[in-house]
Amino acid sequence: MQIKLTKLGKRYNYDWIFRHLNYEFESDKAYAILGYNGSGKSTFINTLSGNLVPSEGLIEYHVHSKKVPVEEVYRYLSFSAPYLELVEELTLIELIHFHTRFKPLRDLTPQQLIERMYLEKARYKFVKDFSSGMKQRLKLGLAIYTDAPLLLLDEPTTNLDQAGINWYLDHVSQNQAGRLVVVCSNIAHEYQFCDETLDITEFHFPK
Ligand SMILES: Nc1ncnc2c1ncn2[C@@H]1O[C@H](COP(=O)(O)OP(=O)(O)OP(=O)(O)O)[C@@H](O)[C@H]1O
Repeated sequence: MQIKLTKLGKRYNYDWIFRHLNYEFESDKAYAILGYNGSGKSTFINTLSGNLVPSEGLIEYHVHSKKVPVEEVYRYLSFSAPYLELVEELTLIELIHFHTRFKPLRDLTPQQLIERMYLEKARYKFVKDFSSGMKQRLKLGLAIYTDAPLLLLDEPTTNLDQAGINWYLDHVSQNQAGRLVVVCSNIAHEYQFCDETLDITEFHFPK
C-alpha cells in the first residue's frame, strides 16, 4: 500500500487541524505520527483511513501499483484505536469468528490467535468481562493479525502494562514486513520500531 497526500487539509468548523500537508507513505515501512494531546493525530489517521473526508487536498491510494478509490480503502486496512469499540456482547471465540467473516487472519487459525494474545483462559469469556488490558491486547491482536496491507494504530499501548507493551512491540515488529504501518503516538516506546516520523504540529495553520 502506498499513500500520497497532496496539499491535504482538515478543519472542524473554522479551525484548521492541519493544512498544506504533502507527504508520501511507502509500503514496507512504518511511520509514527507525532504531536501533543489535541494536536490532530487522531483526526489525521482517520482522514488517512477514509473515515473522515478531507476539507481540501487529495489522498491517492495504490495497492500493488493499482489505484484504489477512497471508498474502497476500508477493504485494505486494519485499525486499532481507543475510540473503536469491540463487540462486547460476544465471547472471545465468537468475536474472532465474527471478525473473520469480514477480514481473514494472516495465516493463523482463531485458536492460534488466541494463543498469541495469551488469552487461552478467556476463550469463552464475554468481552465485556475482560480487563482493560485484555481488551487492548485483543484490539491489537485483531488489528496486527488481520491480513491487510495497511495497519493503523492509534495510541497502541493504552491500558497495557510493561509485559503488554513488550508483547505489542514483539508482535507488531514480527508482522510489519510487506505492509504500511502508521502509529499515532506521543510516547517514544510505542513507535521505536518506526522508520519515519511525521510531526502533525508542523502542519498547523497559521504557523
Ligand atoms: N468532531 C469534531 N468536531 C470538532 N472538533 C473536533 C472534532 N474531533 C476532534 N476535534 C478537535 O480537533 C483537535 C484535534 O483532536 P485529535 O483527537 O485529532 O487530537 P490528538 O492529537 O489525537 O489528541 P490525543 O493525543 O489527545 O488523542 C482537538 O482540538 C479536538 O477538540
